[in-house]
Amino acid sequence: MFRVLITDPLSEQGIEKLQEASDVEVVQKTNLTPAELLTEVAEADALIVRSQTQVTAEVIEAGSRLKAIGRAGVGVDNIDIPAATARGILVVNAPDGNTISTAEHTFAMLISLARNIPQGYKSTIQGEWKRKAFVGVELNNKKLGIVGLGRIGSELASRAQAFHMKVIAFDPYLTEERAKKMGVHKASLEEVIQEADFITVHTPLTKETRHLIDEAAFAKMKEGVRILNCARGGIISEQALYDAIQSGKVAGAALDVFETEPPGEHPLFTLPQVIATPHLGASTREAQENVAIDVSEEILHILRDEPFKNAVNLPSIPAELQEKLRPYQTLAEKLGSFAVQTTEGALEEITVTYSGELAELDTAPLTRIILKGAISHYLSDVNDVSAPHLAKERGIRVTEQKVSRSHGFTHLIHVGMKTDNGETAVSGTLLNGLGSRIVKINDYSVDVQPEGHLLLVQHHDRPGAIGQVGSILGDQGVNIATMQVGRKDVGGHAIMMLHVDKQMSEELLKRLKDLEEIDDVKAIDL
Ligand SMILES: NC(=O)c1ccc[n+]([C@@H]2O[C@H](COP(=O)([O-])OP(=O)(O)OC[C@H]3O[C@@H](n4cnc5c(N)ncnc54)[C@H](O)[C@@H]3O)[C@@H](O)[C@H]2O)c1
Ligand SMILES: O=C(O)CC[C@@H](O)C(=O)O
Repeated sequence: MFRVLITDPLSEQGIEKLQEASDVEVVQKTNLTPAELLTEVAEADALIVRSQTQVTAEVIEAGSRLKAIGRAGVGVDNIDIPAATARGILVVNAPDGNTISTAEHTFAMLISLARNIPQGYKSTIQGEWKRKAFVGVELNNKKLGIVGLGRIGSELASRAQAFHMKVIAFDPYLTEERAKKMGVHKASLEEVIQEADFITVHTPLTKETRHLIDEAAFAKMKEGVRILNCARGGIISEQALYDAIQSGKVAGAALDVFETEPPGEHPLFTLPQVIATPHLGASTREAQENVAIDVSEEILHILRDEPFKNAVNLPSIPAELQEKLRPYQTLAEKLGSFAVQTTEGALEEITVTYSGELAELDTAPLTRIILKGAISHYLSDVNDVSAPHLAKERGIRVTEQKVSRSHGFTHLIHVGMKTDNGETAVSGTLLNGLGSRIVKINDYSVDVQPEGHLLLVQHHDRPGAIGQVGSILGDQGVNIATMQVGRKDVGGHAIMMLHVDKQMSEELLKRLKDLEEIDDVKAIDL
C-alpha cells in the first residue's frame, strides 16, 4: 500500500483519482506546522503540494520513504529540486493544466490595466462619478512585449493578436521559424524593453531571471509603459517598479505574484497605478481540476513503476522512445554493474558507446541506467534520477558516443571504465529470444548471460591453469554451472568466465589469486 500525503488544497477530482486506486492510502492534511510536516512526510511514499507547502531540504531528508513529489501546477520554486535529485526523488509537475487559465488571467489584467477597471470600480461603488480620472488607452495597434514565450506566453500572444496588438517577444529558446508561425516578432530583450507599450513576463524564476527587469531596464523603457507580472514575483524588481511608477516612467502595473507571498501591506499598494490579484492565475475550476488529475495520475504511475512524462528533475522521454528503449534497460543496468565490479580503484570516467540500431535513438535514458548500475555498487538507494547527480558529485566524467558499426550484432552497448588504477570494458547485446548477453570483456569475445554469481579470472594460457581453479572451487564446495575460456594468443593472456552457484568468500578469492598462473580474480554478483 502506498501512502500519498497531500498538504495543500487539491481539487476533489484529483483526490478521487488517488482514492479509487486500491494500492493507495490518501492522507490529506493542510496547514501543517513545519514540525508536523516533518512527522507526516516520514510515513509517505509520495507528497503532493501546490505552492504553499515549502518542500525544503529538511522535509526531503525527513521523507525517507519518498519516491515522488508532485506539484499540482507549474512552478516548482517551493521545492528544493537539488535536494530531491540527490535523494533520487522524482519531482513531477502538471505543466499544461493551468496554461489557458493563466493566459486568460493575464489578458484580463491587461485590459483592466489599460482601462483602469479596478480603480474605476472602487471609486464608483464609493459613490463617486470620476469619468475623467480613469481615461485609459486602447490595446489596438499597441506593442505587447512578451518576455518568455513558452506555454502561457504563446497563449497570451494569440489573444493579444485577436485584439490587434503587435506582439514582440524575447525568449532565448525561440526560433525564427516558430516566431514566424505565431506571427510574433522575435526580438532581443533590449528591443522588448525599449519598444513595447506593455511588457509582460512569463519566464520561470531562476538565477538568470531574478530581477531581469531592474532599475536599468526601467530606465530604457518608453514613457508611459505598462507592466504585468502573472508569472513569479521577483522577475521584476519591486523596488525598481515602485521607483519607476513614482517617477512617472511607468503608467501602471498589474501584479498577480509577489517577491514575498502574501505580500501584506506592500508599498506598491499605496500607488493608485497598481492593480493586484492574490496569485489567481491558475485559480479556475478547470485549471485546478486539470492539474490535480494530471499530478495524481503521474504520482500513481511513478509509484507503480509505470511510464510517466512530467518529471522536472529527469528529462521527459517520449512514450514511443520509452517503448523502444524498454527492452535494453536490464542489459544496460547489468553492464554498468558488471563493468564496475571488474574495476579497481577510484572511478574517474565512464564511456558508453552505442552502435548499430541503438545509435539511431536518444540513448540518454539508457546511459542513466548504466550509471545507476555502476554507482549502486558503491551507494545504496541510487536510481536513474540520482545516478547522474551522484556521478558528477564524485567527479566521474560520463561520455556517451554513437557509432554505426556494431561488429556483426544488430546493436551493441559498450561500457568503458577508467579508474586511477587502470581501464576495463564490457560489451553487451540483446539476442533475439535469448535475452541479454555479454559478448566482449576487454578484448576477449565471450557469450555470457549477465546473471547470478560470476567469476572472472585473468590467467596465463598454460596447461593446468583451468584445472587448478576448478579443483580449488570444488574443494570449497562451489559448484561451477557454466565456464567459458577466451584467449588471444596461444600461451598468452587469457580469461575464464564462470557461473558459480554461490557467492564467493574473500578467502576463496585470495586462494585463487595466489595461484601462479592467475593474474587476477574478480567475483561479480549481478
Ligand atoms: N500566476 C499563476 O498562477 C501562474 C500559473 C501558472 C504558471 N505560472 C508561472 O508562469 C511562468 C510561465 O509558465 P509556463 O507554463 O508558460 O512555462 P514555460 O516553461 O512553458 O515557459 C517559460 C518560457 O520562459 C523562457 N525563458 C526561460 N528563461 C528565460 C529568460 N532568461 N529570458 C526569457 N525567456 C526565458 C523559456 O524558454 C520558456 O519558453 C512560470 O513562472 C510559472 O510558474 C504562474
Ligand atoms: O497552485 C496555484 O494556484 C499556483 C499555480 C501557479 O503559480 C503555477 O506555477 O502553476
